Amino acid sequence: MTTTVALEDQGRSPLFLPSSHQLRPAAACFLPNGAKSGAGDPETPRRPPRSTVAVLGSGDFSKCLAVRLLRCGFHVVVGSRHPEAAAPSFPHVVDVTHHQDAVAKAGVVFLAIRREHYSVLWDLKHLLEGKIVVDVSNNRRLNQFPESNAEYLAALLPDSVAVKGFNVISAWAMQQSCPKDASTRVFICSDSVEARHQVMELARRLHFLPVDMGPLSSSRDIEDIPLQLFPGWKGPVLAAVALSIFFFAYSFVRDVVHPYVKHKQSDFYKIPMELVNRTLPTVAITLLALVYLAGQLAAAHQLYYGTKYRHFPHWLEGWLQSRKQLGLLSFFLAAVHVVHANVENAWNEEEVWRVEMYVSFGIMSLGLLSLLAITSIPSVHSTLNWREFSFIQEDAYRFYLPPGFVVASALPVCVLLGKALMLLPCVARKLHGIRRGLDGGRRHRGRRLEPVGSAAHVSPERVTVM
Ligand SMILES: NC(=O)C1=CN([C@@H]2O[C@H](COP(=O)(O)OP(=O)(O)OC[C@H]3O[C@@H](n4cnc5c(N)ncnc54)[C@H](OP(=O)(O)O)[C@@H]3O)[C@@H](O)[C@H]2O)C=CC1
Ligand SMILES: [Fe+3]
Repeated sequence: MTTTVALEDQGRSPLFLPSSHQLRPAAACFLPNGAKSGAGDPETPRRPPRSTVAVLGSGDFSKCLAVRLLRCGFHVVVGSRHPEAAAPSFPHVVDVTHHQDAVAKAGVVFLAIRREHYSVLWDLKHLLEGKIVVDVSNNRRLNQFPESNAEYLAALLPDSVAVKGFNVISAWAMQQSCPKDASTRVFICSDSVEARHQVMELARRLHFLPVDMGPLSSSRDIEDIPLQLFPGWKGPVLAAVALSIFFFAYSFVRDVVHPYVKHKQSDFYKIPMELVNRTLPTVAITLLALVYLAGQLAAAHQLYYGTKYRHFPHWLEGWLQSRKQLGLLSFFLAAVHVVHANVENAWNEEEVWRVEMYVSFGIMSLGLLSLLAITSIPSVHSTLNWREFSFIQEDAYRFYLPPGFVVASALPVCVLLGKALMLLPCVARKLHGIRRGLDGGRRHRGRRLEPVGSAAHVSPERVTVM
């Protein structure tokens, strides 16, 4: 027995779908708007038939989906409880009618109603037999129901073919004619391979990027996607916060608490600018180091076990996968540091050279970091081949970082050496004084030896009143 499905415009080229869910290949159902079907057949009309898609519900999602379907060459029929009231919200070419009528006219039915209202489908059960029913619903929170909405739908309509998909697309993104990157991916799953492929083909025609997620049991994961808040960012953000707290506390103790305790010097005014500005680049460079450290650990792991086919430990796998987020956080903190550094007056008469060199290297580092950040944007990434991407992400830092590191570490070493050289005469004088004191002590045994610099050693004429 076969069920006649009106997946065509007003009775043209009917599509027969067997009720045993043996669905036709996608190409047969969704002809591109300009494609010719049955070329050479004199009976075939010049203009190819438009596929009819039904959307149940007349809410936001339904309106946006209907507009999108129309733009992409589909004929849309909307099923509503109150078609007269709903019709003005849709373009006039959209057929707004009752549920039964809408379902009867199409082979693919989108359910743009909430799960709580799926009970209306009971009356449509016989009409939906053998048809593809696309569940686009989302929940308000994780694990709201024991089974996924799509699995609930499949149990409700055992004679229809339930497909999960499009739930990750917001109504707003749906009505955009040219959605960008992240908002173009739709995850699709169904127990029927043919139905899955049909809906994937439909998604392609709507200018989305379908991702095949396999059987309907994946629907729970798909329904969880819109409820997750930056799942890949949790670890990197925690790392950044922990590092910030650590470096801030260190600077606070060193530059504020210590001078206060030791000299009763109140440097609390340094907290908002100086301490923050000292913390930001330290955290940024540490995060960047963490990005590359993960790769080095992975290489060490492979060398140790002599194979690249052994799984990395769980923690390293997670670390490797959060490198992009760590890098972007590093870039963000470095950029904030630059703004902060501009506000702060960095001019220091005595250390002009050192400061100028630091600023110069800082600018170059930020430039390189910007390059890394920009190339990690998916749209930019996709324009590069693997060689180009790895050149910018890995090789560039190999060329830049070693000399940069040498100069950056050489500078403080030079400064320290310079200070040490300046201190040398002072130290020599002190040593000389100690030796004289010791000698004097030896010569005048019996008299108490006073430490160098004590009142006994300072001649009265050298004492000045400050
Ligand atoms: N809005 C969004 O951005 C997105 C929504 N979704 C999903 O799409 C579905 C629809 O969302 P949205 O359009 O925002 O929801 P709305 O609440 O705006 O609309 C739902 C529609 O369901 C119908 N309805 C309401 N109550 C009942 C009832 N008791 N029985 C039968 N039908 C009823 C109404 O249509 P009528 O009165 O014509 O019958 C109503 O317009 C939901 O499952 C949602 O999770 C998924 C991704 C994004
Ligand atoms: Fe700096």
